[in-house]
Amino acid sequence: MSEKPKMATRSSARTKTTANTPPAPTTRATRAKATTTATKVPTPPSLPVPPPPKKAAGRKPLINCENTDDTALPSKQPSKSTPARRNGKGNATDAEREPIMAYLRIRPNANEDDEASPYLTQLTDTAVRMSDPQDHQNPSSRFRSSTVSPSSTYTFSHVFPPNTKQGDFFLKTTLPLVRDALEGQNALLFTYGVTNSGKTYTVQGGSSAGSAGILPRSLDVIFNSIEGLHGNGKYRPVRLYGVELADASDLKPPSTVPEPAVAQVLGSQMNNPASSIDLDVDTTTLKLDRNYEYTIWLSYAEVYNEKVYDLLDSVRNESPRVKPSVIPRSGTATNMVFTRTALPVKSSPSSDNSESEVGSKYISGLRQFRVETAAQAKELVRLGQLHRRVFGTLANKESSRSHGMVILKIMRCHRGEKNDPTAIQISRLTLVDLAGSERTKHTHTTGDRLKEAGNINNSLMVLGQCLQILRSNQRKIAVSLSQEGEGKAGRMDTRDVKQTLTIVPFRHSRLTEILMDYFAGDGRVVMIVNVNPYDTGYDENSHVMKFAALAREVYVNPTPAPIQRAPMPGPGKTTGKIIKQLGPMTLSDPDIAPKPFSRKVTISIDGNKNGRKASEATLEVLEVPEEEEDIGEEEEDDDVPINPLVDALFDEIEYLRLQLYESEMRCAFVEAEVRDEVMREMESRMADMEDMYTRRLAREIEQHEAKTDAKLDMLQRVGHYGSPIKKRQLQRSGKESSEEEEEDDVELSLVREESGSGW
Ligand SMILES: Nc1ncnc2c1ncn2[C@@H]1O[C@H](COP(=O)(O)OP(=O)(O)OP(=O)(O)O)[C@@H](O)[C@H]1O
Repeated sequence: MSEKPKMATRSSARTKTTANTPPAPTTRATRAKATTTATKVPTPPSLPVPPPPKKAAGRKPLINCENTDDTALPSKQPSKSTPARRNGKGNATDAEREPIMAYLRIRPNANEDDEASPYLTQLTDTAVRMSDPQDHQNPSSRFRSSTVSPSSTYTFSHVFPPNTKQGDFFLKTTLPLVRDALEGQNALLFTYGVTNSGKTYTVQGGSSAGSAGILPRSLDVIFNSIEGLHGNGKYRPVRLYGVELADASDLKPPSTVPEPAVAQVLGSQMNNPASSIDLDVDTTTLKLDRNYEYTIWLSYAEVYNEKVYDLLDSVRNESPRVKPSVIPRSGTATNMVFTRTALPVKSSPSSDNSESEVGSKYISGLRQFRVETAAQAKELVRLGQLHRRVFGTLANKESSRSHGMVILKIMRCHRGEKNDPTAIQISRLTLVDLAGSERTKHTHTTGDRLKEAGNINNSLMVLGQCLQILRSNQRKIAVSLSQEGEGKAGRMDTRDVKQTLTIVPFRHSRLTEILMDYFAGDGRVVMIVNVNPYDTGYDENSHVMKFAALAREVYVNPTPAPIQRAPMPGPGKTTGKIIKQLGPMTLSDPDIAPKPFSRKVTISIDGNKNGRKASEATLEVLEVPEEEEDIGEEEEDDDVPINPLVDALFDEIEYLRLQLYESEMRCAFVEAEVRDEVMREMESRMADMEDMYTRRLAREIEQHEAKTDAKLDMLQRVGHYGSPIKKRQLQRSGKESSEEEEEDDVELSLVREESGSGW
């Protein structure tokens, strides 16, 4: 077991922080902790860290090509059937590291009668080509407002065509992760794509038979596989890796009946979801070691506007005027106030996981329920979805603007050691349905909606930045290791290279803070890219594709989850204590207490259903920010004294970073608008010019025709005068000279016609 590296000082963190990253929503109270965390992050956990006494022992030459600086890195398919071996220090060896798997799923065309052709063509099982539809519609156009390349080829771990069945998709993408989780490995799966591309369909599924998504199927497989292997539930997981004694409340089955307030807001929508729960049961069963017992815990969280909420917490209607149980009669108006409290994200104490080298984070106060059947778990998920829909309805009727994550904790213990809490292994399977990745400009958002879209994009942008920095750090180390292996002169010591690594900005968004454990710690990561090629969002989908290409070059460490070896908390500490219940803020100083965010919407309830008149409800959502992280307990071991000047400078840095970020965002918007404006202007001028030339052409054609007619007239006349009979008559009459005069007249009239002016 490796010794935990000593915490870095604040100054070292400061020098490494990059300026071009978006600002962190950190507060004075959390900053000190965050900086110490950040210094630990850049050390890629998957690379062996040499123990101090044997200096050269940890520095091994690169034995495979996974980490080379070659951009065409081979896509290594991990062995899913065998759990990764450990190198004796809690880290996977270099050979065991693997890239993030990225799967592309192409959505079928919703409108089958629509003959629109998709702008994405599948080339092989792993490659697609995307061509800008603008270029197809107007191939001669030289003007493109977009900076995105008109045609590109992208490769994935696998491409799933539109007709892929949900069951097949699950088998190839998610089943290996479920197996990993049951064998003690952490696993993360997230869906990424623009709105309406099929992310929720992929995770949750549809309502028809056979359309269950990867989440209900994962639950089915887990419970099919642990049939007869259920643990006694004596212990429950706490924080990321800790365990504590369970109490009586954990044994009670959770209530999955939605509150009347939820029914009131959702109305008829309440009946739509989960109709497939009973219809669709995946019968796949994994063969497990029957010497182990398992208990499964489920949580459901939502990251919305950079705040984390518990979707399994009850939705509280705190309207003073209306009783929550009273459903308004048709045609009446009502007022409701929904309150929910954001949860803080805290650092996992090192005692929980002495092998972890990164400052892992967990959502403090997130409820977790012990589930014993797949149906029970699905009911809980359904409840969480209803809550998500309630707040989603209040926020945005069209699309889910939050990141939803279902966290399954699997506690595994050998039957022979089931009463030993230090022998329990906890692994996590996290399934994330990310919000749409489209940019604000295209969603015509303003005000609060803009802030919300900014936050969605901020967290996705930070996720992209984290992946980018992880990749570049991994490359730096790989290059150093390969030089070391070749014994090149003038090379940098690997430990010095580690000093130059860039801080990965996980703490710059709530989403990445929560997921950092998978990227920088351990666990297998799968990314599902959803794309709807019939949509007009070519640019957005190009960004999605680039993001996937980046993710595929990041290597993660699929090490088995550590076995909990921390001492159990003693009596009077946290043993048997109920996990913190949500409650209103109690910070006494109103100046430092975070301000609740409130927004009002008017929605129609039961609108025009069965001829009934719609009732209107004014709903106010009160989102109470989380309590600031209590630095007392965890900062006690941080021996860095807090200097007021340093603190003030940190404040200044935060402020400047915020300004920089805002101005960059503004610049990006202005640039996009200017591009659009220039293009529109150009197009309108081109249209004017086209119009002018068309008119001129028409006039010239007219003139030409007139001229030709005149010529023909003249020629006819000339022909008449020039006929042999006439000539003979003229000769006879001695009027030869007058004929010449006549021809001169014709020529003269032609010249007049040609000049078009007349005399
Ligand atoms: N593979 C598929 N087969 C059939 N229908 C699909 C498929 N993927 C998506 N759909 C349908 O497309 C619509 C939009 O899908 P979905 O809600 O999953 O998109 P989304 O990406 O989650 O959007 P948002 O970001 O707004 O939540 C839904 O009606 C869904 O049923």
